[in-house]
Amino acid sequence: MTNVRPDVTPDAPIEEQPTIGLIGMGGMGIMYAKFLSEAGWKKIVVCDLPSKFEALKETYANDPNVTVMKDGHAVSRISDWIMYSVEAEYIDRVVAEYGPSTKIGAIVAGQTSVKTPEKVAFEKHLPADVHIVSCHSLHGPTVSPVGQPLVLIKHRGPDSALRLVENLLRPLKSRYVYLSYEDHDIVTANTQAVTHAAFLSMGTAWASEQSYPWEHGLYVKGIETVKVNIMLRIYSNKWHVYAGLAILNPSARIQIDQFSRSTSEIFKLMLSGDDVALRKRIYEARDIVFGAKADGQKERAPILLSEDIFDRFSLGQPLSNGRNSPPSSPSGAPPNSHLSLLAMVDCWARLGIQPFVHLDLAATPLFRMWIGVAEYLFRSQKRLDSAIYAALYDVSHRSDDLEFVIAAKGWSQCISFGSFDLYKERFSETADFFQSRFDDATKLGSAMIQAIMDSSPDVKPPS
Ligand SMILES: NC(=O)C1=CN([C@@H]2O[C@H](COP(=O)(O)OP(=O)(O)OC[C@H]3O[C@@H](n4cnc5c(N)ncnc54)[C@H](OP(=O)(O)O)[C@@H]3O)[C@@H](O)[C@H]2O)C=CC1
Ligand SMILES: O=C(O)C(=O)Cc1ccc(O)cc1
Repeated sequence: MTNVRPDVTPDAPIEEQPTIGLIGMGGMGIMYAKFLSEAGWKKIVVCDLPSKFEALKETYANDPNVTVMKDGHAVSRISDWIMYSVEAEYIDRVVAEYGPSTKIGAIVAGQTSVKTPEKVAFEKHLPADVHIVSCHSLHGPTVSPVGQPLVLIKHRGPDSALRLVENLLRPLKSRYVYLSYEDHDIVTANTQAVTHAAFLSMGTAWASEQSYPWEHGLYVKGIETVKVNIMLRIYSNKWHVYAGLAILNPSARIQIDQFSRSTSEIFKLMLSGDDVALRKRIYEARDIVFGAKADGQKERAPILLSEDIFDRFSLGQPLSNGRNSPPSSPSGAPPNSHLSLLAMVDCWARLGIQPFVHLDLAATPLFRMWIGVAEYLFRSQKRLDSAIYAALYDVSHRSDDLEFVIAAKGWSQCISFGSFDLYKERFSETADFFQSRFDDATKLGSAMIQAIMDSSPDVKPPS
């Protein structure tokens, strides 16, 4: 073990402080450097690809706590704790290159969103005399880490190594969640795989229609706002983040495939106008997912009390003249089948996934919001029946729904092929269509996430 005291704090004299190494200075590496430096850790050494050395040096020219190194060898040789924050697709190659330079007794972590390949890479390429205590912040780099779950995985090493990591990362003020490598991938598949598939499919569907629907008075109120803002948020993030966790997490693939099946099957029931079968299927899914409480689960307050909270974060304006809309619709927009939500809950039910079990453990902000929206729809008989009625008898959203079915199938097939290039092409084509709307959406999306966090009694920073 490194000779740094596990209970060291940022106000310790510099010679007693650990050297913190960050390999990969993209969104997540930058966020960690910022919080750790601001807290007073004084020996932070960072690198990205050697080609970015000069630019990175300029970025940190005024931060005395951060030293930029040429490559991962230079970082690994001197650091007591090292975090690889690179693309999951490249983790094997990068650890193979720099891993052998790791200082004796150091602790190594990865920030990758999918841990199966990270574990293999660490076991294969790290020297036997270094420890493995990995991590994963369950939020993107533009969300405040305060109060968010931060997974810690003590895979190889003594308890004191875990204690040191807890102390190093304390400035993030995140909530530690202790998991094994294996449980991490199961839990994150359950929370992220279908959530992302739903939003990716919405984006592809709208891009296929060459439409920004919120600019035409649609998807501008309540839970419809969530669909637009989160879709834009996902497409403005790095494609490889979603590709990695969908393609390399074995549980994720199964779920994305079922999501696409659920979408198609529900859509066929809609087309055939089979009221009895559709209602039976949706009610059964509701009862499985939202009905019985799992063993030991407490009675929970709903995540979302009212959807009005979202109106402040709308990117568009409701129609004022009620064009294409029934008089009963408060937003002036036609009622929606909410096919994405019906399919998500149906998918969870068919796979026996209990999403609420993961909520308090390891929910990302997007998952928390999206499951909150699903709960809001499914726990109200009136709202659910109105979605089923719209699905069967109101054709205003049919063309959107058709595009959604095709998009969900396309994403599922793409992920099953396991091709990062294909994923990148699909993702980038849609992202290009929405590019001009990202700036506004990022600001509104972050504010919307913060508002939901602030209104959630169970999401508070640790004391
Ligand atoms: N963004 C998010 O929302 C979250 C991401 N994560 C995970 O964190 C990791 C990093 O994600 P994020 O920061 O968003 O991605 P970025 O693409 O922003 O950052 C990754 C950085 O690592 C660099 N890199 C690649 N190879 C090397 C190398 N050999 N040596 C040094 N640097 C290298 C990349 O360079 P280049 O671009 O040139 O390849 C890039 O600058 C991923 O595994 C992701 O899944 C975890 C939580 C949230
Ligand atoms: O909240 C989400 O699902 C996001 O999209 C942000 C995100 C992406 C990757 C992660 O590993 C963790 C969080």
